[in-house]
Amino acid sequence: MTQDGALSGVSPESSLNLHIGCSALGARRSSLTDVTPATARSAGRPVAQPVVATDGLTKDYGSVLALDALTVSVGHGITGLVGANGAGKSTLIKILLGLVPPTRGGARVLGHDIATEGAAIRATVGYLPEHDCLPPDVSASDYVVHLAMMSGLPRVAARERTAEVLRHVGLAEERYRPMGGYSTGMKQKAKLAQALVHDPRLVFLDEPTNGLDPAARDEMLGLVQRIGRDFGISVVVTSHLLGELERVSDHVIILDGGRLLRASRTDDFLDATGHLLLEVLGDGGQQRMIAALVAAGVEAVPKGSMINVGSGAGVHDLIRDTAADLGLGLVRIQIDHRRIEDVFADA
Ligand SMILES: Nc1ncnc2c1ncn2[C@@H]1O[C@H](COP(=O)(O)OP(=O)(O)OP(=O)(O)O)[C@@H](O)[C@H]1O
Repeated sequence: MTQDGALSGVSPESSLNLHIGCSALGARRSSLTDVTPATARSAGRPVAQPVVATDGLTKDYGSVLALDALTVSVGHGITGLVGANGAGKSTLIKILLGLVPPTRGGARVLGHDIATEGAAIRATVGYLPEHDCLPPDVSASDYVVHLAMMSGLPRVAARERTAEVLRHVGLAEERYRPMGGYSTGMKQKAKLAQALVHDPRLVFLDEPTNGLDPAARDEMLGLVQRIGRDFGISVVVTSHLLGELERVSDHVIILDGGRLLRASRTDDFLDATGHLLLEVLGDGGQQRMIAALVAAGVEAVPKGSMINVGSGAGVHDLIRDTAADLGLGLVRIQIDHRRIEDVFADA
């Protein structure tokens, strides 16, 4: 890094491209028009303005229809944007950042129109792109300082803020090493740090768990949760794994072939199915228990090593008595919840 904050070996032009690819461009938040969410009054209760609202958003790349008349609203908190590969998630994010124009329709992000206010959006929104975009011979520290300065922070503040975000994402120790030697998990953390360095109000995280092993994936999901819950930054996070985001997101939007399949609170996806799950201990316990319950007129089928039992009046007593009659140990009875995968499969 040179004295003026430019990365050595990175030309101003490539540096600009790098920033467009890996972060949000533009002035510092403090220099922006105030876009503090207005609280509209509706039926006497304050209603927060959505952080993102799209209206008939359509994008075709020639013969490929990536987004098909998408109308959806995203509130504050953590929103999981899920869908199979090619569902249109990345296209949607790039359009919302004002980097790719839609073919038809429009959208507002934090109150800004994507058609005319792309720079203002990128100044107040952080972006973790899906693909690797990190210069291999630059350290995470120099890289994030550079992008912080491009966002308008003075050098000293940029350094302080960089040290802070790199510590938050767990890259404090490795921050002076060239990123080319980083593991996939470390690279994702560096991309996350640059998305946060300019103190955004909203971040788009495009597949932040891509390529991570289970431990690194859990760590990244924990970071996503902290960003949303502890730092109060609204998060839109994508995944092609439908179940992955259910434990961290407040809302889930499911895209399928560029169309909106469903959008609702995560809890609503996971509503109780009205069934119970039980686990019994004993020789041939699962089959014997199922046979006895079915003989008593209760719906009972295996579910993995557990038994899925239709709920109803007196069923708890019946389960207890049946287990006792058969000499089986009753390990647990719990309410069976749907998973996002189940909802998707039913759609
Ligand atoms: N620049 C482009 N030119 C042509 N087709 C494109 C372009 N970008 C995306 N597509 C196509 O648009 C569709 C949606 O792609 P998009 O990358 O938005 O999906 P996605 O849900 O993010 O999936 P993935 O996680 O695999 O990137 C796909 O069929 C993709 O091949």
